[in-house]
Amino acid sequence: MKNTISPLLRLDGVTVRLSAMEGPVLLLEDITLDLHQGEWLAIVGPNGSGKSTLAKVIAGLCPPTEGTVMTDVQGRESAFVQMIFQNPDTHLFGETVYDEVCFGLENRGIPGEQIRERAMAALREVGLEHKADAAVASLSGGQKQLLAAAGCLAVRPDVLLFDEATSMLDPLSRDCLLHTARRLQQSGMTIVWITQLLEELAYADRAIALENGAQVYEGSPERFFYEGPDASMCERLGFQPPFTVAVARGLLLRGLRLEPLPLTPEDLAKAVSSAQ
Ligand SMILES: Nc1ncnc2c1ncn2[C@@H]1O[C@H](COP(=O)(O)OP(=O)(O)OP(=O)(O)O)[C@@H](O)[C@H]1O
Repeated sequence: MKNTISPLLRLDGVTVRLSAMEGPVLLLEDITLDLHQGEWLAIVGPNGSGKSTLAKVIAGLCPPTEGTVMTDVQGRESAFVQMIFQNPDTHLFGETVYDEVCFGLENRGIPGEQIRERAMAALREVGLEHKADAAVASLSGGQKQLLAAAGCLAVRPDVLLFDEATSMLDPLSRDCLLHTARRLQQSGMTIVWITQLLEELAYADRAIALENGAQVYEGSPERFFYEGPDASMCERLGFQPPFTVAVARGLLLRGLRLEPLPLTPEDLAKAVSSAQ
């Protein structure tokens, strides 16, 4: 997404080093990155490439060893980022669905008279209003992730950051979480989406890729999958392209013109039906 206004968050030359038993470890190296209000930024990379560390830097949970993190949110020193993690069971504490959302609101000192309205509005946003009185333990994995998102939303963050939040979900629950995040983005929320499931890049305005702590790609998802004479960035990182992309690349090699370059089966069907 082309954006000329100043970014919500700017990382400039961010490096993170740790001293471990076996000596110093470089977790991130010289990352420069803007995050704009209302965009969907995807972060991809192999295991151990630094995605979660970058998430923590964005969320203000890991101060850089070198470089700076700046925000443009008026009157505040840092952007307010809420994170949804891989395993919902590690970060849900409430007895009921409603309690869970109230928990975060109470923790942030929201006045009692606003809590019910804000909690119910957040549950409505993720489609869990009808489950307000259900026990958290009775929810499916996908519903738990939606609940985690509601808890984050209720406290009105600047950014919602999903750190491999779909990796333990079945395809239906995954779609549901992705569609919810898309709806939130369409209403102005800024989304950071970390994933190893590359089909999910279809939702992103922009993607960055990490390898060994360094940023090796920044650009559109289409370019990530399709650019490069022999191998795309996706393949250079050792990932299998999504099935749709693999089929489309095969068709392109056979001389079919596909426009726009497809990221989803629906896009592929449309591109093929109008191809010459
Ligand atoms: N506390 C720590 N001490 C030592 N090394 C660490 C520590 N935390 C992370 N690392 C190392 O830093 C690197 C980046 O870790 P990080 O969790 O950010 O990667 P990731 O891309 O999120 O990985 P994954 O996809 O497996 O979740 C890894 O090699 C990891 O082993």
